[in-house]
Amino acid sequence: MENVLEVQHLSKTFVTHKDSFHAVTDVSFGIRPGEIVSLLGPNGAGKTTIVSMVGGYLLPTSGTVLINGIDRYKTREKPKVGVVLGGDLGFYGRASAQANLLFFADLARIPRREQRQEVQRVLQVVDLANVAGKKVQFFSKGMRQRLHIARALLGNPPLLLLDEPTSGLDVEIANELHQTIRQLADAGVAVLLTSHTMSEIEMLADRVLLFGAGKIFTTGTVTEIVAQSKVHHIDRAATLEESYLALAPMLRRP
Ligand SMILES: Nc1ncnc2c1ncn2[C@@H]1O[C@H](COP(=O)(O)OP(=O)(O)OP(=O)(O)O)[C@@H](O)[C@H]1O
Repeated sequence: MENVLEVQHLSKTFVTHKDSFHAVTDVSFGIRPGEIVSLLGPNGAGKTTIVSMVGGYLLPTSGTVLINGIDRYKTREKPKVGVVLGGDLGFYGRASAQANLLFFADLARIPRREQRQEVQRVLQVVDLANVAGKKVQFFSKGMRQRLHIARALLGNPPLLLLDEPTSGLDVEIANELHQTIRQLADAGVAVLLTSHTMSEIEMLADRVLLFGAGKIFTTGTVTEIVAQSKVHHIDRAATLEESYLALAPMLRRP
């Protein structure tokens, strides 16, 4: 099946008046419909820089980002991508969840007559339909995070970018979100997920891009990454965390 996301030779160099910094260097990968691909790597490796370039917030220095075959930076057409970045901002606390999403539906250029139905649909997907009329200021952190995902789902984008979607959430709420993310992928959405939580990656990622110093160090399923790390125990399989720690020295910037 054709890739929803195709990243080809993507690079980003930040230039200041004094020097230049190669945040991302010649990165290529693809994501198929229904596939969850996880970017894993140390702080400063360049993960958010990649998500920003794919999401359309940061102009690449070179390379191509194709979304369903549309070149994000070479056409006027704006490809649909749902983005969930970390942080607590973005909603108007004194308005209801529904009112907030109607505002974003307008921004997403969803036709007026379809907006109510679309807002209702995305609230159902993230299990917030029963609190649609509640003011966002009374939402818990987990509910807010669900609302962020609902916002990203407006207009049914084929690609979802999730940058640390469960950071700061308790294990139970995080687990509920994992199930939502898996259901979205099962329905055909392609997902790019960055995370520092190994259990989350073990649970969700169909494929891992192990990332260091702005480059893809290696890629594979969790089992393949664990095998590549050569960490062995007599009585059990090594965990992703143990394998990551073994590989981590090779992921640092020189
Ligand atoms: N606007 C900018 N100007 C200069 N350098 C930048 C800019 N944005 C990011 N960088 C640098 O690029 C590198 C990659 O940053 P990025 O945020 O992509 O890393 P990350 O892998 O997402 O890290 P984390 O796990 O901490 O979120 C960092 O060293 C960062 O300091």
